[in-house]
Amino acid sequence: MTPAARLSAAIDVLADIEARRRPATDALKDWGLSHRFAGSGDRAAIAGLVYDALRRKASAAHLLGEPTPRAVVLGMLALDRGLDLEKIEKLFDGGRFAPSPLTQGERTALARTGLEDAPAHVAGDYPEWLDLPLARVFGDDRVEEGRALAHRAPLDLRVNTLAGDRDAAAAALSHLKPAFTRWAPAGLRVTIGAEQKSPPVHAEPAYIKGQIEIQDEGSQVAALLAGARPGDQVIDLCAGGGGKTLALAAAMENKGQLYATDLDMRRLAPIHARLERAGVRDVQVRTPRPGVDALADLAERADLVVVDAPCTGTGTWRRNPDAKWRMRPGSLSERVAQQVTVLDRAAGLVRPGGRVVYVTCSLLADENTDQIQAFVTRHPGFSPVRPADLVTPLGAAAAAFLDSVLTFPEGLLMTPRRTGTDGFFVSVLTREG
Ligand SMILES: C[S@@+](CC[C@H](N)C(=O)[O-])C[C@H]1O[C@@H](n2cnc3c(N)ncnc32)[C@H](O)[C@@H]1O
Repeated sequence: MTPAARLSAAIDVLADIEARRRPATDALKDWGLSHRFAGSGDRAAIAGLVYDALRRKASAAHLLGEPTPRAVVLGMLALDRGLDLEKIEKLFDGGRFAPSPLTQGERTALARTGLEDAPAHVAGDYPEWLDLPLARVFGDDRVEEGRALAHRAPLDLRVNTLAGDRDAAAAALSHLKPAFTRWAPAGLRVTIGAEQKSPPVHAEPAYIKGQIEIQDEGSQVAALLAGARPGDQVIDLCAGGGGKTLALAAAMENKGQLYATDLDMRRLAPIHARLERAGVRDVQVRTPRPGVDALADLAERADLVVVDAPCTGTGTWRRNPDAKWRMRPGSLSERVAQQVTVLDRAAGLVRPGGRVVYVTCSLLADENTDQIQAFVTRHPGFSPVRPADLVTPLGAAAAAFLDSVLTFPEGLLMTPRRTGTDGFFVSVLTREG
């Protein structure tokens, strides 16, 4: 397919997403099924165009003065890909399979460059109803924070230190040109260009042998800040597919006991194969059963309870740009209620002198600092660790990390703009001894 034909396809997919209010992944899959002639390179490029357009949906529509899929793609090419009017004209030439030529109105709009007159939620590319909640956390910086969340995310890998070191993994993956991550000591970062396909990491021998996992650097750091030590009794209460569990197990060097559970047994299911592949031996998976408390025997026993809480995922908008536009106030209040339930459960599992570590991939105060303030009111025996003390597991990177994150009495917040990671909030709460 020509670059122009790919643009036509991306406009069609965006129109489908809009018309049928469906997730981008579904629309892209359907497009692939009905255009079997398209190669994997074409599909990847079309997906890249669709996701980039979704990332910049509001600002692109503003630039063009209308919210149509075509306008959003045009705006994205100018704002995100930096194409000038001449280059865009060449792509939109009305040729076979190419989008129709630019109108005079589109030419005039594309000749403008800035978004000076745009309101914050448009310039920052996030839903208008989230402007106040984001202003509460970031103040005037919300536009810049939003812009950083509207960029493509890199591919981050965590080297499994139970199976080898970072130098060896980097050498095994040298064809991907990985760089060492800035904060996470076992992290590798692969930068993927706009037209590039994501590398098939799952097919890499290093992955098959359990030497690497796919995990955002922010998630790696959050697991590290939990401070799990060899010999500890640790509960991963919201283990899901086990991303944090694996990182905690590596920190514990296969010594001690890690219990992994989740409300949803289907989410937990992949953990078994992942643990085996990574060579993790100290994890007991407690599969939930209706009407049975899978952790009843562990009341007040854990040194550390990790709550990787269900949340709105506002910190992961780089990776899920269509979720950004689908998010509704109702989903925020639903998540907040779930967080209360899971935090209260964690409080009953930690021993005197132990810790609860609360993590979200959300940027919103309702799910982060407010949630911790409310927890401490309900459980006065717990107090949050100061951010300056919380960062010590990062060793030499701790001071610079502390300078980069947003800090609160209740914890710290990573964001793409500040730390180059997904957005993660981390709070460590110690229980009185
Ligand atoms: C952010 S995800 C966990 C991701 C996982 N820790 C990882 O690193 O891959 C949140 C998880 O919390 C689970 N969850 C929601 N409510 C819960 C509850 N009351 N108790 C335990 N898990 C819960 C969800 O099923 C979901 O898997």
